[in-house]
Amino acid sequence: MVVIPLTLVLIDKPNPKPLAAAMNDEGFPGERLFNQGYSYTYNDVIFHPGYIDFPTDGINLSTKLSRNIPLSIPCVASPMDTVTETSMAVGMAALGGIGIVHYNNTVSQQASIIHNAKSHRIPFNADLLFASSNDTIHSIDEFANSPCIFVTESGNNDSKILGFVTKSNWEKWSNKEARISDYMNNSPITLPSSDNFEDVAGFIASKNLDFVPLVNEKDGQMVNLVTAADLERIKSLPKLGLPSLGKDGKFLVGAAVGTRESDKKRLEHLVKEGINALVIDSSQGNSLYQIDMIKYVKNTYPHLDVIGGNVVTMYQAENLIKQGVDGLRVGMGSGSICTTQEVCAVGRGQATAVYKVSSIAEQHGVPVIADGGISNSGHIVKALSLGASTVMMGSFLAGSNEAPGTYVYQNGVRMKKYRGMGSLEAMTKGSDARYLGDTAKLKIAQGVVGSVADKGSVLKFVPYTMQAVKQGFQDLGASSVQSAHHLLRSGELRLEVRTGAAQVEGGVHGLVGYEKKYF
Ligand SMILES: NC(=O)C1=CN([C@@H]2O[C@H](COP(=O)(O)OP(=O)(O)OC[C@H]3O[C@@H](n4cnc5c(N)ncnc54)[C@H](O)[C@@H]3O)[C@@H](O)[C@H]2O)C=CC1
Ligand SMILES: O=c1[nH]c(=O)c2[nH+]cn([C@@H]3O[C@H](COP(=O)(O)O)[C@@H](O)[C@H]3O)c2[nH]1
Ligand SMILES: [K+]
Repeated sequence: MVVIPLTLVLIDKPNPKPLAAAMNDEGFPGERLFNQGYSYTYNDVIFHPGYIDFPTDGINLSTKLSRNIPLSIPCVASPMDTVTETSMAVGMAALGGIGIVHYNNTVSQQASIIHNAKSHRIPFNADLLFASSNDTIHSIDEFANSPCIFVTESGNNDSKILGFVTKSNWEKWSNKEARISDYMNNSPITLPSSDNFEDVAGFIASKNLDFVPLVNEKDGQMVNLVTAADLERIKSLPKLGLPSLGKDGKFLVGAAVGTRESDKKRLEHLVKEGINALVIDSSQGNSLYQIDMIKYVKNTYPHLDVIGGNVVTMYQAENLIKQGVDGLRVGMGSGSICTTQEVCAVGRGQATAVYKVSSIAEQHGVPVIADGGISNSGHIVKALSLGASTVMMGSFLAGSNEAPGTYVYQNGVRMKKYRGMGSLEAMTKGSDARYLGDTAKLKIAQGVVGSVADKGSVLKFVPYTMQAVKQGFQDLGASSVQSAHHLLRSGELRLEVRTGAAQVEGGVHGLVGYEKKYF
């Protein structure tokens, strides 16, 4: 009989994995998670927390829009006609981000938006009212929200200020049929529009003024208005960080154009206005048309940073990188108003798209803009930690005071219109510019028209959002955007996919009712 020693039997049993190895195996590194054939959205994935050895104040969110455009916050306003015109471009640049002015307008309209934004040096853009001295003011309503109406030769802001009428001037004047020239005040004291906010505020306070118009020194045109009430309002907002300024000391402003022949002429005007970055706007950037346009821009304006897109795969990205793009815009069908995936069956989950494109872009030093699908600060943390350098936002910004359009009430809720640039409504408006008036072609919408709730000023909610992003970064153990990218590429950042139930658990649940307030 053979006797098997007990020790041998024990040795034959599988060894339990050492605890340290099991810990290193928790979750997946990005490389493994995103190579399984699934298209993941931001909501599908969740990060494991890392190690905190710095305070949130020690986190730096400064980044790059494109090779040569540094920003102090990773936020970009989308080139959409319900998102980015003068006020948004000014607000975003004042915050340290950037706005990309849309091109669903005439060349002169787009150029004038850029001209106005570039003439500002303070963080907001007041609504200015103009009249000529022969006009009559019939009702107090004509003042709208402005403290005064400015009087110019032409009645518009294309000529010099002759005087102004305040609400109280008008109220005191008994003959409401009188011409403005009968009771207007002489030209007000003005300041150059290149003055920064502190200088203007100091001037208003020292002279005890109600308001000061800011005038472009070059052409004498009125650009903005700062009132004593604005000074109080600004004091209640979070302190602004470093603004985005070009070498000329003006706000950084970007612009979008398409890939038609006419866009080359458009671009000439935009370059004259001093745009700092160009976005070549298309849902599918890997095209002959875009490649031709990139070549043209690189040859004609070698100092202008060109952002190509949109792309969602490494293959698409590589084609544009080869042409020398300075930035890549990533996202197809992920936007809140997008129907591209439904209509065309093409696109990619945004988390996968950002991860994949940034893994090739990073090797060439090309920053990635994660475009679309941002609806909370967690999505921003995810986009940046998956390799993006900035996020581009539409719906997140469209309900702000700075977005174009007026607020309306729907079922008691204050809202603003927000629409896709591929919606029928937007295409019809831009048909002359984008579709060359070709009414014979069958137009298929790839976007919808909707509305978003009032969010107040970007000057308030964007800084709060950045604070939330910093808290996310602290949890991950990332002290900067670069350090988040390092955690991702080294495999230290661990991710998992959330099941449907885990996503429900991760949100508010099981309550009869609640109010969601972030700050
Ligand atoms: N990110 C996304 O998922 C999406 C974004 N959008 C937005 O909607 C707007 C319109 O997007 P698209 O329809 O992709 O605009 P687009 O201008 O790139 O394309 C429209 C059509 O014109 C064609 N085209 C472009 N240049 C041409 C040229 N030089 N010669 C002949 N044909 C040419 C294109 O191949 C396409 O069939 C953009 O603002 C875009 O950002 C639309 C759909 C999806
Ligand atoms: O499929 C689409 N049809 C459209 O009509 C459309 N318009 C804009 N976009 C894209 O959506 C991004 C904004 O998305 P969010 O509202 O989610 O921020 C934008 O930045 C664009 O990339 C469109 N996509
Ligand atoms: K969508």
